[in-house]
Amino acid sequence: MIRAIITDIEGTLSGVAFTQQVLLPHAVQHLPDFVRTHSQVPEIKRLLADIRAYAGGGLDDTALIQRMVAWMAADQKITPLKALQGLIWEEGYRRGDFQGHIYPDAVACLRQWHAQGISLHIFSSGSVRAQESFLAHSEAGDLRPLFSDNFDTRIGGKTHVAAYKLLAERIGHAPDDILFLCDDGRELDAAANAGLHTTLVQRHGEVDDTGPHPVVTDFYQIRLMP
Ligand SMILES: CSCCC(=O)C(=O)COP(=O)(O)O
Ligand SMILES: [Mg+2]
Repeated sequence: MIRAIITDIEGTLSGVAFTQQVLLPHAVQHLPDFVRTHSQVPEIKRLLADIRAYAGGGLDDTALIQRMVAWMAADQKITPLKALQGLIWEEGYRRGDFQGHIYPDAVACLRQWHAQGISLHIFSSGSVRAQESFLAHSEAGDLRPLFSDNFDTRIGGKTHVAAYKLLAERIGHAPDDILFLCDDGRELDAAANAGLHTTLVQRHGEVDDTGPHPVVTDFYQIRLMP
């Protein structure tokens, strides 16, 4: 029986276009100013040091910013870079520059599952801070009360089986009681190999249901009984 649901954000709860056309361009535009004005804030100083080390060291601020812009343009999921993006987006959400895009079918089902007593969790490459501001400023209002826990790639890579085993431990349910919803087959494979139930959320394109995961095109089609 499914007692907990873990969901991805981009491509699952929210359109890929929102990340590609709103969030990433916003981060690219505001990154240079953000780094200049916050580089002595301890949290940001640490993140910049981690990103510089990831780049192999030896980059001054200007070169590092250029490298980060290139990584963002390629939507690279580098943990400290995602954390930095999350902080830039937080300011954008607060200013009202944009709201988090979320599919209405996802909102309706999340509300229903929450009312049924199923615990809801997020596992996304977006940092926990980015997830929280996305939920707080979503087009459907503040959705944070629906979720018990949020996790990002500090717990492990999304294609790594160990990350899902740890997630199950952290949320306190057996893997067999958990359903993972995601738009990425490799991430679902890792979750299935950890013993979780899985469903591929394929919002666009031809539905390919020849793979190992049940496929849906919206949340209304999700079946909780295997
Ligand atoms: C609210 S997180 C913004 C989207 C993002 O930056 C991201 O990396 C989402 O990746 P996901 O793992 O949710 O597909
Ligand atoms: Mg995704």
